Amino acid sequence: MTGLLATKPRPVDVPALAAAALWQELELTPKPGLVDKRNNGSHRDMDHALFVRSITAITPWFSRFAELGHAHADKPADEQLRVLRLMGMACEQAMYAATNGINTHKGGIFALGLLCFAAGRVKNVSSESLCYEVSNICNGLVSRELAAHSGKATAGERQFQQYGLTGARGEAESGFATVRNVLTQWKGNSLHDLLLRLMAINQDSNLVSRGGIEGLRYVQGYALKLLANGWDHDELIRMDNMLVKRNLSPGGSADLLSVGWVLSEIK
Ligand SMILES: CC(C)(COP(=O)(O)OP(=O)(O)OC[C@H]1O[C@@H](n2cnc3c(N)ncnc32)[C@H](O[C@H]2O[C@H](COP(=O)(O)OP(=O)(O)OP(=O)(O)O)[C@@H](O)[C@H]2O)[C@@H]1O)[C@@H](O)C(=O)NCCC(=O)NCCS
Ligand SMILES: Nc1ncnc2[nH]cnc12
Repeated sequence: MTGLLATKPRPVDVPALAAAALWQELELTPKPGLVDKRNNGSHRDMDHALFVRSITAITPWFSRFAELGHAHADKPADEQLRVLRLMGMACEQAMYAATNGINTHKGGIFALGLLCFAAGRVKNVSSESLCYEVSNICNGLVSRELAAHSGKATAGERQFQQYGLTGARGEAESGFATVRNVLTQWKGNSLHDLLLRLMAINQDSNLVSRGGIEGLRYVQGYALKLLANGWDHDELIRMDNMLVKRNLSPGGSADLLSVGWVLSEIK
């Protein structure tokens, strides 16, 4: 016997993990303020069926992001966002076509698209190498797009001017620092626990655009209280009712839940 054949580790399929993460996020129930199997959260224009159509439309793009990243792997990271953005906006259009113009996953496409593109560029895929590559790709994004914003401002751009919040752009430019911070505490036991930990610290632009800075602080405080005192299914239902009453939806944290799960699966 010449000894065991050296088995090369199978390459990590980040596009498949990204799609699985979106399905897992949607199915997680209950999810305070968010669309799940139980209700539509704080959304009059979105339901579970719409999210199914959205994820189905987005999924084929994840491998395209990775292929694009691989095709440009020899070029400097901080010159790639303009290349990726064109495909990202095409993916957004596919989402809008599937959802009759409703924004279900704009932030999810941005974050997971960056991870898939980065996976095509790096030699060895790890959660560290992907996050580092994403921060290199997004280098200067906040100052370029938020500090010097021009034209019609999105929620994210308005909030930077008002509160200095950097939203999805800042999270990506930091290499998903909020997610990495939470993952150091997370025991990998429960997606509800991961979501609450994200809601407790994420500066979610959705909450601010819906409920002002008070809305953000309300949700952060509520999540912190559950984490400190313990929670169960009924507590999550109560939190869902309170957020729906206030029209609050932590959509950004829902996206970061998907990012966090992908990174935890890669290790
Ligand atoms: C860079 C973009 C994200 C620009 O978009 P924008 O200027 O809008 O940036 P933000 O406002 O910061 O965030 C956009 C979405 O990102 C999610 N998000 C929010 N806060 C955070 C955060 N702190 N960290 C990470 N992600 C965050 C959130 O997305 C989710 O919520 C949306 C659904 O909720 P809803 O309340 O319904 O949202 P609305 O429809 O806006 O409200 P209503 O009208 O219903 O009341 C959904 O998008 C979820 O994903 C924020 O909404 C980027 O979009 C961009 O420039 N894209 C172009 C393509 C591109 O660059 N692609 C590159 C990679 S492929
Ligand atoms: N399940 C969900 N409900 C509402 N907004 C979201 N954004 C991402 N996932 C979401």
